[in-house]
Amino acid sequence: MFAALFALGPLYTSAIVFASLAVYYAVKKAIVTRQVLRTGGVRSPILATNPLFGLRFLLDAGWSQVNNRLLDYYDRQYRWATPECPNCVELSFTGRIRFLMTREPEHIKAVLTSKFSDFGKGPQFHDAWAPFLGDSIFTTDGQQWQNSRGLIRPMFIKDKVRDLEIFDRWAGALIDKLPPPGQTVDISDLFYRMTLDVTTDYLLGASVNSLDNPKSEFARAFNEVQRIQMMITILAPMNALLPKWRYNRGIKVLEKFMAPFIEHTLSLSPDELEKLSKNDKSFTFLHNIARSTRDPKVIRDQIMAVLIAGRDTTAATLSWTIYELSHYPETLRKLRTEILATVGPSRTPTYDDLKNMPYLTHALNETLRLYPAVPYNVRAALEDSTLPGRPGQPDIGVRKNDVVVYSSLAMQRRKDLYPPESDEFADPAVFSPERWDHWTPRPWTYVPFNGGPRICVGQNFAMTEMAFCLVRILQKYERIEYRGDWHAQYHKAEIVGAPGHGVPVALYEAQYGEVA
Ligand code: HEM
Repeated sequence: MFAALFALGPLYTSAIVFASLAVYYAVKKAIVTRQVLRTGGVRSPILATNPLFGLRFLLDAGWSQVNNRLLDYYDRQYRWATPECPNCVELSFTGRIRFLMTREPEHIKAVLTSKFSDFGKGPQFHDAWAPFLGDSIFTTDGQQWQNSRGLIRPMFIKDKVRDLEIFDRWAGALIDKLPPPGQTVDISDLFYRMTLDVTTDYLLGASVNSLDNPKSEFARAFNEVQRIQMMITILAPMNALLPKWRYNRGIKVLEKFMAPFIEHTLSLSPDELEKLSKNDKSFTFLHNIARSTRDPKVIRDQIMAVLIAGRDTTAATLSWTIYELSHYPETLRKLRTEILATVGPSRTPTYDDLKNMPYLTHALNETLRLYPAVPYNVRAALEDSTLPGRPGQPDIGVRKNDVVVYSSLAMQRRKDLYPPESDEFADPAVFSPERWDHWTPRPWTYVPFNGGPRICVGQNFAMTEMAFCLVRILQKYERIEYRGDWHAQYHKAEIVGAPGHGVPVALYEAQYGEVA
Protein backbone atom coordinates (compact mmCIF):
# COMPACT_ATOMS: atom_id res chain seq x y z
CA MET A 1 0.00 0.00 0.00
CA PHE A 2 2.84 2.39 0.95
CA ALA A 3 4.65 1.59 -2.34
CA ALA A 4 1.48 2.55 -4.24
CA LEU A 5 1.21 5.75 -2.21
CA PHE A 6 4.83 6.77 -2.87
CA ALA A 7 4.41 6.00 -6.56
CA LEU A 8 1.93 8.89 -6.76
CA GLY A 9 4.75 11.39 -6.02
CA PRO A 10 5.40 13.66 -3.01
CA LEU A 11 2.66 16.19 -3.77
CA TYR A 12 -0.13 13.64 -4.00
CA THR A 13 1.29 11.69 -1.04
CA SER A 14 1.30 14.80 1.15
CA ALA A 15 -2.22 15.73 0.04
CA ILE A 16 -3.50 12.25 0.85
CA VAL A 17 -1.76 12.12 4.25
CA PHE A 18 -3.04 15.61 5.09
CA ALA A 19 -6.59 14.78 3.99
CA SER A 20 -6.52 11.52 5.99
CA LEU A 21 -5.36 13.37 9.11
CA ALA A 22 -8.03 16.05 8.58
CA VAL A 23 -10.72 13.35 8.32
CA TYR A 24 -9.26 11.49 11.33
CA TYR A 25 -9.33 14.59 13.56
CA ALA A 26 -12.76 15.69 12.27
CA VAL A 27 -14.15 12.27 13.21
CA LYS A 28 -12.37 12.41 16.56
CA LYS A 29 -13.82 15.86 17.22
CA ALA A 30 -17.32 14.56 16.45
CA ILE A 31 -16.80 11.60 18.80
CA VAL A 32 -15.57 13.87 21.61
CA THR A 33 -18.53 16.20 21.07
CA ARG A 34 -20.89 13.23 21.38
CA GLN A 35 -19.15 12.09 24.58
CA VAL A 36 -19.42 15.62 25.99
CA LEU A 37 -23.14 15.75 25.20
CA ARG A 38 -23.54 12.46 27.05
CA THR A 39 -22.23 14.10 30.25
CA GLY A 40 -25.29 16.39 30.14
CA GLY A 41 -23.31 19.45 29.06
CA VAL A 42 -22.00 21.12 25.91
CA ARG A 43 -18.53 22.07 24.69
CA SER A 44 -17.06 25.43 25.62
CA PRO A 45 -15.59 27.63 22.86
CA ILE A 46 -12.89 25.55 21.17
CA LEU A 47 -9.35 26.83 20.50
CA ALA A 48 -7.87 23.65 19.00
CA THR A 49 -8.69 19.97 18.65
CA ASN A 50 -5.57 18.63 16.93
CA PRO A 51 -1.78 18.84 17.15
CA LEU A 52 -1.47 21.17 14.16
CA PHE A 53 -3.56 23.96 15.72
CA GLY A 54 -2.76 22.87 19.31
CA LEU A 55 1.00 23.23 18.84
CA ARG A 56 0.59 26.97 18.35
CA PHE A 57 -1.06 27.31 21.77
CA LEU A 58 1.45 24.99 23.42
CA LEU A 59 4.43 26.93 22.03
CA ASP A 60 2.74 30.20 22.98
CA ALA A 61 2.28 28.88 26.55
CA GLY A 62 5.94 27.81 26.74
CA TRP A 63 7.12 31.15 25.31
CA SER A 64 4.85 33.11 27.66
CA GLN A 65 6.13 31.15 30.66
CA VAL A 66 9.76 31.67 29.73
CA ASN A 67 9.12 35.40 29.08
CA ASN A 68 6.96 35.85 32.19
CA ARG A 69 3.81 36.69 30.29
CA LEU A 70 1.64 33.84 31.52
CA LEU A 71 -1.25 36.05 32.71
CA ASP A 72 -1.34 37.80 29.31
CA TYR A 73 -1.36 34.40 27.64
CA TYR A 74 -4.15 33.16 29.89
CA ASP A 75 -6.34 36.23 29.39
CA ARG A 76 -5.62 36.33 25.65
CA GLN A 77 -7.33 32.99 25.12
CA TYR A 78 -10.73 34.48 26.05
CA ARG A 79 -10.76 36.53 22.87
CA TRP A 80 -12.05 33.31 21.30
CA ALA A 81 -14.79 32.99 23.94
CA THR A 82 -18.47 33.72 23.24
CA PRO A 83 -20.99 35.93 25.09
CA GLU A 84 -22.75 32.70 26.19
CA CYS A 85 -19.53 31.34 27.70
CA PRO A 86 -17.14 34.28 28.16
CA ASN A 87 -14.77 32.88 30.79
CA CYS A 88 -14.07 29.31 29.79
CA VAL A 89 -12.41 27.98 26.64
CA GLU A 90 -11.02 24.58 25.75
CA LEU A 91 -8.20 23.17 23.72
CA SER A 92 -6.77 19.77 22.99
CA PHE A 93 -3.34 18.91 21.64
CA THR A 94 -4.02 15.31 20.82
CA GLY A 95 -7.75 15.42 20.10
CA ARG A 96 -8.26 13.27 23.19
CA ILE A 97 -7.82 15.04 26.56
CA ARG A 98 -9.44 18.47 26.70
CA PHE A 99 -7.92 21.30 28.73
CA LEU A 100 -10.69 23.64 29.92
CA MET A 101 -9.23 27.01 30.91
CA THR A 102 -11.47 28.95 33.25
CA ARG A 103 -11.55 32.13 35.32
CA GLU A 104 -15.17 31.72 36.41
CA PRO A 105 -15.95 31.61 40.18
CA GLU A 106 -18.78 29.10 39.73
CA HIS A 107 -16.42 26.72 37.93
CA ILE A 108 -13.80 27.01 40.66
CA LYS A 109 -16.52 26.39 43.26
CA ALA A 110 -17.65 23.28 41.35
CA VAL A 111 -14.21 21.66 41.13
CA LEU A 112 -13.21 22.56 44.68
CA THR A 113 -16.37 21.87 46.58
CA SER A 114 -19.80 21.23 45.05
CA LYS A 115 -18.43 18.51 42.73
CA PHE A 116 -15.35 17.75 44.82
CA SER A 117 -15.48 13.99 44.31
CA ASP A 118 -15.67 14.37 40.50
CA PHE A 119 -12.37 16.27 40.35
CA GLY A 120 -8.91 15.69 41.77
CA LYS A 121 -5.22 15.90 41.06
CA GLY A 122 -5.58 12.83 38.85
CA PRO A 123 -3.01 10.27 37.67
CA GLN A 124 -1.23 12.57 35.18
CA PHE A 125 -0.52 15.24 37.79
CA HIS A 126 0.56 12.55 40.24
CA ASP A 127 3.00 11.04 37.75
CA ALA A 128 4.43 14.40 36.66
CA TRP A 129 5.06 15.42 40.29
CA ALA A 130 5.88 12.04 41.84
CA PRO A 131 9.70 12.26 41.58
CA PHE A 132 9.53 15.43 43.72
CA LEU A 133 6.49 15.06 45.98
CA GLY A 134 5.89 11.31 45.87
CA ASP A 135 2.54 10.14 47.25
CA SER A 136 2.04 13.16 49.48
CA ILE A 137 -0.97 15.33 50.33
CA PHE A 138 -0.31 17.34 47.15
CA THR A 139 -0.29 14.58 44.59
CA THR A 140 -2.96 12.13 45.71
CA ASP A 141 -6.74 11.84 45.81
CA GLY A 142 -9.35 9.83 47.66
CA GLN A 143 -8.39 7.79 50.71
CA GLN A 144 -4.65 8.33 50.21
CA TRP A 145 -5.14 12.11 50.27
CA GLN A 146 -7.47 11.88 53.28
CA ASN A 147 -4.84 9.89 55.20
CA SER A 148 -2.22 12.56 54.46
CA ARG A 149 -4.55 15.34 55.49
CA GLY A 150 -5.33 13.53 58.73
CA LEU A 151 -1.60 13.23 59.38
CA ILE A 152 -0.79 16.87 58.69
CA ARG A 153 -3.78 18.79 60.01
CA PRO A 154 -3.12 18.33 63.73
CA MET A 155 0.19 20.20 63.33
CA PHE A 156 -1.63 23.33 62.13
CA ILE A 157 -4.38 23.64 64.72
CA LYS A 158 -4.67 27.01 66.44
CA ASP A 159 -2.95 25.87 69.63
CA LYS A 160 0.20 24.94 67.69
CA VAL A 161 0.24 28.18 65.68
CA ARG A 162 -0.22 30.32 68.83
CA ASP A 163 3.39 29.58 69.77
CA LEU A 164 5.32 32.30 67.95
CA GLU A 165 8.81 31.33 69.09
CA ILE A 166 10.00 30.10 65.68
CA PHE A 167 8.64 33.20 63.90
CA ASP A 168 10.33 35.39 66.50
CA ARG A 169 13.68 33.65 66.04
CA TRP A 170 13.75 33.94 62.26
CA ALA A 171 12.12 37.37 61.89
CA GLY A 172 14.80 38.60 64.31
CA ALA A 173 17.50 36.94 62.21
CA LEU A 174 16.09 38.62 59.09
CA ILE A 175 16.07 42.07 60.70
CA ASP A 176 19.68 41.54 61.78
CA LYS A 177 20.56 41.07 58.11
CA LEU A 178 19.02 44.39 57.00
CA PRO A 179 21.71 46.92 56.02
CA PRO A 180 22.12 50.41 57.54
CA PRO A 181 19.45 53.01 56.64
CA GLY A 182 19.52 54.12 53.02
CA GLN A 183 21.41 51.10 51.69
CA THR A 184 19.67 48.99 49.07
CA VAL A 185 18.72 45.42 49.90
CA ASP A 186 16.63 42.88 48.00
CA ILE A 187 14.22 42.19 50.84
CA SER A 188 12.51 39.50 48.77
CA ASP A 189 15.68 37.41 48.86
CA LEU A 190 15.75 37.73 52.65
CA PHE A 191 12.07 36.69 52.88
CA TYR A 192 12.77 33.55 50.83
CA ARG A 193 15.68 32.68 53.08
CA MET A 194 13.70 33.41 56.24
CA THR A 195 10.67 31.30 55.24
CA LEU A 196 12.96 28.40 54.31
CA ASP A 197 14.52 28.65 57.76
CA VAL A 198 11.11 28.89 59.47
CA THR A 199 9.67 25.94 57.56
CA THR A 200 12.65 23.60 57.99
CA ASP A 201 12.82 24.54 61.69
CA TYR A 202 9.11 23.83 62.12
CA LEU A 203 9.14 20.58 60.15
CA LEU A 204 12.43 19.03 61.20
CA GLY A 205 13.35 20.87 64.39
CA ALA A 206 16.50 22.16 62.65
CA SER A 207 16.81 24.93 60.13
CA VAL A 208 18.91 24.98 56.95
CA ASN A 209 19.98 28.39 58.22
CA SER A 210 19.91 29.97 54.79
CA LEU A 211 19.77 33.51 56.23
CA ASP A 212 23.35 32.98 57.41
CA ASN A 213 24.28 30.88 54.43
CA PRO A 214 22.82 32.46 51.28
CA LYS A 215 24.60 30.05 48.96
CA SER A 216 23.09 27.04 50.71
CA GLU A 217 23.06 24.03 48.41
CA PHE A 218 19.63 23.11 49.74
CA ALA A 219 18.12 26.50 48.84
CA ARG A 220 19.62 26.38 45.35
CA ALA A 221 18.40 22.85 44.73
CA PHE A 222 14.93 23.68 46.06
CA ASN A 223 14.57 26.63 43.67
CA GLU A 224 15.89 24.67 40.70
CA VAL A 225 13.58 21.69 41.26
CA GLN A 226 10.52 23.96 41.50
CA ARG A 227 11.45 25.84 38.33
CA ILE A 228 11.80 22.66 36.31
CA GLN A 229 8.65 21.18 37.88
CA MET A 230 6.65 24.14 36.54
CA MET A 231 8.02 23.55 33.02
CA ILE A 232 7.15 19.85 33.32
CA THR A 233 3.58 20.80 34.30
CA ILE A 234 3.10 23.38 31.53
CA LEU A 235 4.54 21.19 28.80
CA ALA A 236 2.49 18.24 30.10
CA PRO A 237 1.99 16.40 26.80
CA MET A 238 5.63 16.88 25.74
CA ASN A 239 7.46 16.97 29.05
CA ALA A 240 9.34 13.76 28.25
CA LEU A 241 11.44 15.93 25.91
CA LEU A 242 12.71 18.10 28.78
CA PRO A 243 16.19 17.22 30.10
CA LYS A 244 15.72 16.19 33.75
CA TRP A 245 19.22 15.65 35.12
CA ARG A 246 19.28 18.95 37.05
CA TYR A 247 15.82 18.15 38.42
CA ASN A 248 16.88 14.68 39.58
CA ARG A 249 20.15 16.00 40.99
CA GLY A 250 18.25 18.73 42.91
CA ILE A 251 15.84 16.20 44.42
CA LYS A 252 18.81 14.13 45.62
CA VAL A 253 20.28 17.19 47.39
CA LEU A 254 16.97 17.79 49.21
CA GLU A 255 16.68 14.12 50.19
CA LYS A 256 20.26 14.02 51.44
CA PHE A 257 19.55 16.92 53.78
CA MET A 258 16.39 15.35 55.19
CA ALA A 259 17.64 11.78 55.51
CA PRO A 260 19.55 12.09 58.83
CA PHE A 261 16.56 13.80 60.52
CA ILE A 262 14.19 11.10 59.32
CA GLU A 263 16.64 8.34 60.35
CA HIS A 264 17.11 9.83 63.80
CA THR A 265 13.37 10.17 64.34
CA LEU A 266 12.78 6.58 63.25
CA SER A 267 15.40 5.42 65.72
CA LEU A 268 13.09 6.65 68.52
CA SER A 269 10.70 4.08 69.92
CA PRO A 270 6.93 4.74 69.95
CA ASP A 271 7.19 5.30 73.73
CA GLU A 272 9.94 7.88 73.28
CA LEU A 273 7.89 9.66 70.63
CA GLU A 274 4.87 9.62 72.92
CA LYS A 275 6.95 11.15 75.71
CA LEU A 276 8.27 13.83 73.33
CA SER A 277 4.73 14.71 72.26
CA LYS A 278 4.08 15.94 75.83
CA ASN A 279 6.88 18.47 75.40
CA ASP A 280 5.54 21.07 73.00
CA LYS A 281 8.88 22.79 72.43
CA SER A 282 10.92 19.89 71.05
CA PHE A 283 8.06 17.96 69.43
CA THR A 284 8.27 18.60 65.69
CA PHE A 285 6.12 17.94 62.66
CA LEU A 286 8.50 15.09 61.80
CA HIS A 287 8.01 13.46 65.22
CA ASN A 288 4.27 13.70 64.82
CA ILE A 289 4.26 11.97 61.44
CA ALA A 290 6.57 9.26 62.78
CA ARG A 291 3.90 8.43 65.39
CA SER A 292 1.58 7.37 62.56
CA THR A 293 3.98 5.79 60.08
CA ARG A 294 7.43 4.22 60.22
CA ASP A 295 7.81 4.31 56.43
CA PRO A 296 10.68 6.73 55.58
CA LYS A 297 9.31 7.27 52.04
CA VAL A 298 5.89 8.39 53.38
CA ILE A 299 7.62 10.74 55.82
CA ARG A 300 9.94 12.13 53.13
CA ASP A 301 6.99 12.79 50.79
CA GLN A 302 4.90 14.67 53.35
CA ILE A 303 7.84 16.77 54.55
CA MET A 304 8.67 17.72 50.96
CA ALA A 305 5.03 18.66 50.29
CA VAL A 306 4.70 20.93 53.31
CA LEU A 307 8.08 22.45 52.54
CA ILE A 308 6.97 23.44 49.06
CA ALA A 309 3.57 24.58 50.33
CA GLY A 310 4.90 26.71 53.14
CA ARG A 311 8.04 28.34 51.87
CA ASP A 312 7.62 30.29 48.63
CA THR A 313 3.95 31.16 49.20
CA THR A 314 4.63 33.21 52.32
CA ALA A 315 7.92 34.66 51.01
CA ALA A 316 6.26 35.86 47.78
CA THR A 317 3.29 37.37 49.65
CA LEU A 318 5.58 39.24 52.04
CA SER A 319 7.62 40.46 49.07
CA TRP A 320 4.57 41.81 47.24
CA THR A 321 3.33 43.46 50.45
CA ILE A 322 6.57 45.38 50.95
CA TYR A 323 6.62 46.22 47.24
CA GLU A 324 3.12 47.74 47.47
CA LEU A 325 3.78 49.47 50.80
CA SER A 326 6.84 51.16 49.30
CA HIS A 327 4.52 52.53 46.61
CA TYR A 328 1.95 53.91 49.08
CA PRO A 329 3.58 55.84 51.99
CA GLU A 330 0.16 56.83 53.38
CA THR A 331 -0.88 53.15 53.62
CA LEU A 332 2.44 52.36 55.29
CA ARG A 333 1.93 55.19 57.78
CA LYS A 334 -1.57 53.97 58.62
CA LEU A 335 -0.36 50.42 59.09
CA ARG A 336 2.49 51.52 61.31
CA THR A 337 0.13 53.62 63.41
CA GLU A 338 -2.01 50.54 64.07
CA ILE A 339 1.05 48.44 64.91
CA LEU A 340 2.51 51.01 67.32
CA ALA A 341 -0.87 51.54 68.97
CA THR A 342 -1.13 47.77 69.58
CA VAL A 343 2.39 46.68 70.51
CA GLY A 344 4.45 49.86 70.72
CA PRO A 345 7.90 50.17 69.17
CA SER A 346 9.55 47.08 70.67
CA ARG A 347 7.22 44.62 72.43
CA THR A 348 7.05 41.15 70.84
CA PRO A 349 3.51 40.71 69.46
CA THR A 350 1.37 37.87 70.79
CA TYR A 351 -0.95 35.76 68.66
CA ASP A 352 -3.92 37.78 69.95
CA ASP A 353 -2.18 41.08 69.11
CA LEU A 354 -1.76 39.91 65.52
CA LYS A 355 -5.41 38.93 65.22
CA ASN A 356 -6.50 42.28 66.65
CA MET A 357 -4.96 44.46 63.94
CA PRO A 358 -7.61 44.69 61.21
CA TYR A 359 -5.63 47.00 58.93
CA LEU A 360 -2.72 44.56 58.98
CA THR A 361 -5.05 41.70 58.01
CA HIS A 362 -6.61 43.87 55.30
CA ALA A 363 -3.19 44.71 53.87
CA LEU A 364 -2.32 41.00 53.62
CA ASN A 365 -5.75 40.16 52.16
CA GLU A 366 -5.28 42.90 49.59
CA THR A 367 -1.86 41.55 48.61
CA LEU A 368 -3.34 38.08 48.18
CA ARG A 369 -6.18 39.54 46.09
CA LEU A 370 -3.79 41.13 43.60
CA TYR A 371 -1.10 38.45 43.84
CA PRO A 372 -2.59 35.11 44.93
CA ALA A 373 0.49 33.04 45.70
CA VAL A 374 -0.69 30.03 43.67
CA PRO A 375 -1.81 31.82 40.50
CA TYR A 376 -2.59 28.77 38.33
CA ASN A 377 -3.88 25.40 39.32
CA VAL A 378 -5.34 22.26 37.73
CA ARG A 379 -7.85 19.56 38.50
CA ALA A 380 -8.50 16.44 36.43
CA ALA A 381 -11.97 14.98 36.06
CA LEU A 382 -12.04 11.64 37.88
CA GLU A 383 -15.58 11.01 36.50
CA ASP A 384 -17.73 12.46 33.75
CA SER A 385 -19.06 15.73 35.15
CA THR A 386 -20.17 19.26 34.29
CA LEU A 387 -19.29 22.85 35.13
CA PRO A 388 -22.23 25.21 35.67
CA GLY A 389 -23.30 27.29 32.66
CA ARG A 390 -24.16 30.96 32.97
CA PRO A 391 -27.80 31.68 33.92
CA GLY A 392 -29.98 30.51 31.02
CA GLN A 393 -27.08 28.67 29.36
CA PRO A 394 -26.33 24.93 29.32
CA ASP A 395 -23.68 23.45 31.59
CA ILE A 396 -20.24 22.68 30.17
CA GLY A 397 -19.53 18.97 29.84
CA VAL A 398 -16.31 17.51 31.25
CA ARG A 399 -15.33 13.91 30.42
CA LYS A 400 -13.31 11.69 32.72
CA ASN A 401 -9.58 12.62 32.37
CA ASP A 402 -10.30 16.08 30.92
CA VAL A 403 -8.35 18.75 32.79
CA VAL A 404 -9.74 21.97 34.26
CA VAL A 405 -7.08 24.69 34.45
CA TYR A 406 -8.19 27.50 36.77
CA SER A 407 -6.47 30.73 37.61
CA SER A 408 -7.21 32.56 40.85
CA LEU A 409 -4.97 35.34 39.51
CA ALA A 410 -6.94 35.85 36.28
CA MET A 411 -10.24 35.60 38.16
CA GLN A 412 -9.28 37.98 40.97
CA ARG A 413 -8.15 40.54 38.36
CA ARG A 414 -11.55 40.48 36.59
CA LYS A 415 -13.02 43.97 37.04
CA ASP A 416 -16.58 42.79 36.46
CA LEU A 417 -16.49 40.77 39.70
CA TYR A 418 -16.10 43.91 41.86
CA PRO A 419 -18.43 46.73 42.92
CA PRO A 420 -18.21 49.90 40.82
CA GLU A 421 -15.38 52.26 41.71
CA SER A 422 -16.34 54.80 44.42
CA ASP A 423 -14.84 56.78 47.31
CA GLU A 424 -14.97 53.61 49.40
CA PHE A 425 -13.94 51.17 46.72
CA ALA A 426 -10.83 51.98 44.70
CA ASP A 427 -10.12 50.67 41.21
CA PRO A 428 -9.69 46.90 41.69
CA ALA A 429 -6.33 47.10 39.88
CA VAL A 430 -4.95 49.25 42.72
CA PHE A 431 -3.58 48.14 46.12
CA SER A 432 -6.05 49.53 48.64
CA PRO A 433 -6.43 47.75 52.03
CA GLU A 434 -9.23 50.25 52.85
CA ARG A 435 -11.60 48.49 50.46
CA TRP A 436 -11.82 45.64 53.00
CA ASP A 437 -13.31 48.00 55.66
CA HIS A 438 -16.75 47.84 54.04
CA TRP A 439 -16.52 44.99 51.59
CA THR A 440 -16.52 41.22 51.63
CA PRO A 441 -15.81 39.45 48.34
CA ARG A 442 -18.71 37.51 46.85
CA PRO A 443 -18.32 33.76 47.52
CA TRP A 444 -15.65 32.10 45.36
CA THR A 445 -14.42 35.37 43.83
CA TYR A 446 -11.47 35.46 46.28
CA VAL A 447 -9.69 32.13 46.75
CA PRO A 448 -5.97 32.65 47.45
CA PHE A 449 -6.05 29.65 49.81
CA ASN A 450 -8.44 27.65 47.62
CA GLY A 451 -11.63 26.44 49.32
CA GLY A 452 -13.59 23.30 50.08
CA PRO A 453 -12.13 20.12 51.59
CA ARG A 454 -8.67 20.82 50.14
CA ILE A 455 -8.42 24.36 51.45
CA CYS A 456 -4.85 25.30 52.44
CA VAL A 457 -4.11 23.54 55.69
CA GLY A 458 -1.46 26.14 56.59
CA GLN A 459 -3.62 29.25 56.11
CA ASN A 460 -3.55 30.37 59.74
CA PHE A 461 0.15 29.48 60.06
CA ALA A 462 0.90 31.58 56.97
CA MET A 463 -1.19 34.59 58.00
CA THR A 464 0.38 34.53 61.48
CA GLU A 465 3.93 34.19 60.16
CA MET A 466 3.48 37.04 57.66
CA ALA A 467 1.75 39.34 60.17
CA PHE A 468 4.45 38.67 62.77
CA CYS A 469 7.25 39.44 60.35
CA LEU A 470 5.63 42.66 59.09
CA VAL A 471 5.00 43.89 62.63
CA ARG A 472 8.61 43.32 63.62
CA ILE A 473 9.92 45.14 60.52
CA LEU A 474 7.54 48.07 60.82
CA GLN A 475 8.14 48.52 64.54
CA LYS A 476 11.71 49.36 63.60
CA TYR A 477 11.42 51.04 60.19
CA GLU A 478 9.15 53.95 59.28
CA ARG A 479 9.99 54.53 55.62
CA ILE A 480 10.50 52.17 52.70
CA GLU A 481 11.99 53.48 49.48
CA TYR A 482 11.72 51.36 46.37
CA ARG A 483 15.05 51.26 44.55
CA GLY A 484 13.98 49.27 41.50
CA ASP A 485 12.35 50.30 38.25
CA TRP A 486 8.56 50.39 38.78
CA HIS A 487 7.87 49.82 35.09
CA ALA A 488 10.26 46.91 34.75
CA GLN A 489 8.73 44.92 37.64
CA TYR A 490 6.74 41.87 36.57
CA HIS A 491 4.84 38.87 37.90
CA LYS A 492 7.06 35.81 37.61
CA ALA A 493 4.87 32.73 37.75
CA GLU A 494 6.59 29.51 38.57
CA ILE A 495 4.57 27.37 40.93
CA VAL A 496 4.25 30.50 43.04
CA GLY A 497 3.89 34.03 41.61
CA ALA A 498 6.69 36.34 42.80
CA PRO A 499 8.11 39.78 41.89
CA GLY A 500 10.43 38.97 38.98
CA HIS A 501 12.99 41.63 39.85
CA GLY A 502 12.92 40.92 43.56
CA VAL A 503 12.10 43.88 45.82
CA PRO A 504 15.12 46.19 46.05
CA VAL A 505 14.40 48.73 48.79
CA ALA A 506 16.09 51.02 51.28
CA LEU A 507 14.63 51.06 54.79
CA TYR A 508 14.78 53.99 57.18
CA GLU A 509 14.61 53.47 60.91
CA ALA A 510 12.11 55.40 62.99
CA GLN A 511 13.58 57.86 65.46
CA TYR A 512 12.50 57.07 69.04
CA GLY A 513 9.78 54.75 67.66
CA GLU A 514 7.63 57.72 66.66
CA VAL A 515 5.38 57.60 63.58
CA ALA A 516 6.71 59.82 60.81
C1 HEM B 1 0.44 32.97 51.62
C2 HEM B 1 0.59 31.73 51.97
C3 HEM B 1 -0.12 30.54 51.37
C4 HEM B 1 -0.99 30.48 50.33
C5 HEM B 1 -1.52 31.62 49.48
C6 HEM B 1 -1.37 29.10 50.17
C7 HEM B 1 -2.24 28.63 49.22
C8 HEM B 1 -2.57 27.31 49.05
C9 HEM B 1 -3.39 26.79 47.98
C10 HEM B 1 -4.00 27.63 46.86
C11 HEM B 1 -3.49 25.46 48.15
C12 HEM B 1 -4.25 24.47 47.27
C13 HEM B 1 -3.31 23.74 46.35
C14 HEM B 1 -4.04 22.66 45.59
O1 HEM B 1 -4.93 22.00 46.11
O2 HEM B 1 -3.71 22.44 44.43
C15 HEM B 1 -2.75 25.12 49.33
C16 HEM B 1 -2.65 23.84 49.83
C17 HEM B 1 -1.87 23.52 50.89
N1 HEM B 1 -1.15 24.37 51.68
FE1 HEM B 1 -1.02 26.36 51.48
N2 HEM B 1 -0.71 28.35 51.10
C18 HEM B 1 0.06 29.19 51.86
C19 HEM B 1 0.89 28.84 52.90
C20 HEM B 1 0.99 27.59 53.43
C21 HEM B 1 1.81 27.24 54.56
C22 HEM B 1 2.66 28.23 55.35
C23 HEM B 1 1.69 25.89 54.74
C24 HEM B 1 2.33 25.01 55.74
C25 HEM B 1 3.42 25.30 56.42
C26 HEM B 1 0.76 25.41 53.72
C27 HEM B 1 0.37 24.10 53.59
C28 HEM B 1 -0.48 23.63 52.60
C29 HEM B 1 -0.79 22.22 52.42
C30 HEM B 1 -0.24 21.06 53.22
C31 HEM B 1 -1.67 22.16 51.34
C32 HEM B 1 -2.31 20.91 50.73
C33 HEM B 1 -3.75 20.78 51.22
C34 HEM B 1 -4.50 19.61 50.61
O3 HEM B 1 -4.28 19.27 49.44
O4 HEM B 1 -5.33 19.06 51.33
N3 HEM B 1 0.36 26.46 52.96
N4 HEM B 1 -2.19 26.25 49.86
